[in-house]
Amino acid sequence: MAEPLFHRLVLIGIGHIGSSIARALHHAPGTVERLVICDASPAHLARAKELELGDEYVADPAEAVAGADGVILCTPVGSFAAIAEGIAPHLAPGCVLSDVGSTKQSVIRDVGPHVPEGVHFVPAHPLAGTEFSGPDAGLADLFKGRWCLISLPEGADEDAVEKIESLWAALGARTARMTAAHHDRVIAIVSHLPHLIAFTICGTADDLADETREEVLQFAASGFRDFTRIAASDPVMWRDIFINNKDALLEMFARFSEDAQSMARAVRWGDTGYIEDRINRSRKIRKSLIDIKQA
Ligand SMILES: NC(=O)C1=CN([C@@H]2O[C@H](COP(=O)(O)OP(=O)(O)OC[C@H]3O[C@@H](n4cnc5c(N)ncnc54)[C@H](O)[C@@H]3O)[C@@H](O)[C@H]2O)C=CC1
Ligand SMILES: O=C(O)C(=O)Cc1ccc(O)cc1
Repeated sequence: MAEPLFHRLVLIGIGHIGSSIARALHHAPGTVERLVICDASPAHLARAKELELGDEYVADPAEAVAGADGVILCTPVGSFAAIAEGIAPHLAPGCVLSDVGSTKQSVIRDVGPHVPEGVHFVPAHPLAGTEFSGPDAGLADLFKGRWCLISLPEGADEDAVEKIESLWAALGARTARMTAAHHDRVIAIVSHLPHLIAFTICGTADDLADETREEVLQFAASGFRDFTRIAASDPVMWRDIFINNKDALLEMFARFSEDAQSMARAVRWGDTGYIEDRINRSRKIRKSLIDIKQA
């Protein structure tokens, strides 16, 4: 039997993404010898145990990481600095420390300074998920055919990077390497801005006069309904993402606002050519996503 990629892999945070990794690992036997689950919420830890997601359940992160050769942070990005500081003295030399956070410059900024000599830091971000959270929301096939982006800090250890790439391949994902700055700009437009717009449009609808609001709910079987799915996402997770990708998100928002103003102007002046052209471009993007099976 081939050597496992990790002898003792610790998932800190057993919510939607952590529990999806655990479930996917059950379908990739031999990848990890011993899966250790750690979570600050006693209820989530107990639920993970009930679901038999791992081999060990440990509340204290320092205790969980002792003797581990792999640790993945699967908590909201705003919690990373404190977790990294707490576990740093307990990480064994040679351990690979990774994460699944949706922002990458902030993760390198917050975790990087705590990484001890001899521990290899490999930040990663799987581009897969849903609006659900918690250990019950995990899906074994969540990462199948999806991308996982790897954003390397300076001086990253090539063997450690390849280990994380192999782990994601075992979970069914394709990997690509990208600088953290580029990652944050790309993800700001494809993920963070759409969520900002969804949260905003739901708020705007909710602010309408009472009788209109009722009609919004009653007749939502149109475009609005699609926005409400991503708008149902976890507030702490998204608060942390917005704050930790502030610059790229605000840049993309400024561009979006300008374009939305142009569209509104075209509507005001009856510029049908502009309106049709914008919609045709959008349809092409949708078709391309379907063609490359990322819709
Ligand atoms: N939800 C999604 O679709 C995706 C999320 N991500 C990233 O994955 C990470 C986790 O997101 P989800 O799994 O969706 O969140 P979640 O809310 O489902 O799970 C987070 C888990 O972390 C635990 N936790 C929170 N603070 C903690 C701490 N200080 N110490 C230990 N445990 C703690 C919570 O109790 C919870 O079980 C985030 O950084 C997010 O940006 C990445 C890709 C997709
Ligand atoms: O539910 C959806 O459509 C998502 O967009 C899930 C998601 C959320 C955060 C990420 O960093 C990546 C994917």
